[in-house]
Amino acid sequence: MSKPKTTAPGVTALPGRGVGHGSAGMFKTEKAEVKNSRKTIRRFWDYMKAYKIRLLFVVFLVLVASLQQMLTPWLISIAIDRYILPGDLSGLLRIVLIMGGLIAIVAAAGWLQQYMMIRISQDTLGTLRRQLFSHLQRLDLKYYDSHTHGELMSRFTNDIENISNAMSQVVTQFLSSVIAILGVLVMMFILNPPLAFVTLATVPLIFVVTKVIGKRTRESFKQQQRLLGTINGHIEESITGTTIIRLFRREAAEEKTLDSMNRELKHASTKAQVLAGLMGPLMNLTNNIRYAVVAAAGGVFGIMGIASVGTIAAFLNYTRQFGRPISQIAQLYNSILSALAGAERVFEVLDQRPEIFSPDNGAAPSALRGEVTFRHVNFCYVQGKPILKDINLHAAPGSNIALVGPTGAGKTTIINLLTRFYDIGSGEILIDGKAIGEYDLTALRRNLGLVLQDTFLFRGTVMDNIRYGNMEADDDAVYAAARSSRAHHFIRHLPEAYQTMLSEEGGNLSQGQRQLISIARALLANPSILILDEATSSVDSRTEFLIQEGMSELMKGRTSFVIAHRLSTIRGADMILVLKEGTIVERGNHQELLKQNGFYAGLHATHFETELR
Ligand SMILES: Nc1ncnc2c1ncn2[C@@H]1O[C@H](COP(=O)(O)OP(=O)(O)OP(=O)(O)O)[C@@H](O)[C@H]1O
Repeated sequence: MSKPKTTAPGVTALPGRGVGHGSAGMFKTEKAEVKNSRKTIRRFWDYMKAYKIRLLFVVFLVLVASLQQMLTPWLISIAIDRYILPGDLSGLLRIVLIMGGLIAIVAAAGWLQQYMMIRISQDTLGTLRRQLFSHLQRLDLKYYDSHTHGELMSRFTNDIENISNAMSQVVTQFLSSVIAILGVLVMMFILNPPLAFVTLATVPLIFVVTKVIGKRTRESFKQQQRLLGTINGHIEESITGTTIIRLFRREAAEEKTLDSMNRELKHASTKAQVLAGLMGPLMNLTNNIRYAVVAAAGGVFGIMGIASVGTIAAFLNYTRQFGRPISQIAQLYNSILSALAGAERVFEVLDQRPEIFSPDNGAAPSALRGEVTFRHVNFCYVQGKPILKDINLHAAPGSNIALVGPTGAGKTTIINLLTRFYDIGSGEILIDGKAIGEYDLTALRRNLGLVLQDTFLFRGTVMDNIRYGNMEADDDAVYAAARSSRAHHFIRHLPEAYQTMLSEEGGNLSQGQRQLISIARALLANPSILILDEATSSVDSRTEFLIQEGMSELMKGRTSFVIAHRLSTIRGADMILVLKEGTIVERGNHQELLKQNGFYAGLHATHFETELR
């Protein structure tokens, strides 16, 4: 039951694993990765720009907080050379007080910068989440066909969370590290340029380590996020399809699938974490090497008289401090990488352009007459696999069209085109003489009512669910719609009548009851054109009778397309369109079609045999 998992577009293959990756290919991939990362960062900056002033203040606070790191070793060198060695106790006390004051200021600035950064990151992510949500609501159904719900959900959860974690720590820590490195360098050059050069000479070592480990880590993190999305998709599918899984006793098979996905994820995550974990110890190693080099050079310079004891002590301190922010940046690098991977996956969704949208100044009539024409309509879901072939039909306003045909014949697809859930490949669909593409999409859908056999109800009261058809309707209008649709009776007997809370997707109602509610909802919406999908599953005969009555009420005076399964509906239709493998093979009313003694007559004999008896 799992959908084929497609690789998310825009995700680059792992270097070396793609076809034909030579070293030149790898180099290109790496360059493209860096370019991509830069683009992602620039794009993310567009979101943060709105908080420029607050960010500037954070930078100022980080600067203040970095003061201690820059000034303390210098103050210590003054304390040693000017006060401790000459024995000036009051001078020493003064300098200790200054250092104490510095510590207090730094603590306050540190807290404030963190608080502000959390707020900025929450605001930014709120905007991003909002944008992602509204974009997903506009994306074509085609997009949903190739992505599982869980995979899409993981953009809201894992990916946004990764960005959030990074933003709340990375910005301040990265800034303070950069400032600390620059500050320490400036202080070193002021104090003793030759020793400063010695310290600087050890820096390339860090770059080599970061580059080698970082490249591999970035790939592993991306792979981890991708697998997380797939696993979420599988879990979501298993939760939604739990009844079917149990019925077909597929629990063990589903667990096996999860196990194999889990193994893959474990492998990718372990690789990512181990690589990320390597960074810390390797950084420590380079720091210790630098410390030893500076200590040795300092000793030699001391003997040569180029550096005082205080200066050497300050340098050893600075060297330690120099290493800390560099290690910190290396550690942050991992958070930055997973945040970048997350942001890329979010942007990838945002970059999907809907192909179906409202035209500028589209027609927006408040009501339609309901004349529907299909002219030579062709359509395919997947390129090269035609589903509908040369469909022609005409429905006069107020007429009742029944669509019949074997499963997979294309009945639902006709409905999908009329609602513009998908756009036609060629031909035209006209409503009241105008191509559907010329209508404002909202206006078009406002005039279309849909009652499907798999009714979707939202979490909320029965009242809310019916009102979903027309948010402006008052309570009396809701009651009236429920009465006409024959739903009123059963609703009255619910524990809290119209105020009864429906659990997710109306799980606490029977299928028949859910359908009655959706008929009431469609009635309240008062559409000109109706699309009904009769339930194939049997409901009890009383509910079925009510549904029939409700639907008849709903169809009065409206053009209706019914995917019909019941003989009574088919008999009552003005025109029956018989579909077979994407083409209309016969058309006419029930009697005419029976007389033709063709496909319909055969279908009728086998399909409605039991009903006819
Ligand atoms: N989203 C989709 N992507 C790709 N192919 C699809 C999609 N939806 C339907 N199809 C294919 O289009 C064909 C027509 O499907 P459609 O749902 O229109 O049939 P139907 O007549 O409504 O069948 P049923 O009576 O079983 O609901 C089928 O072969 C189906 O596999």
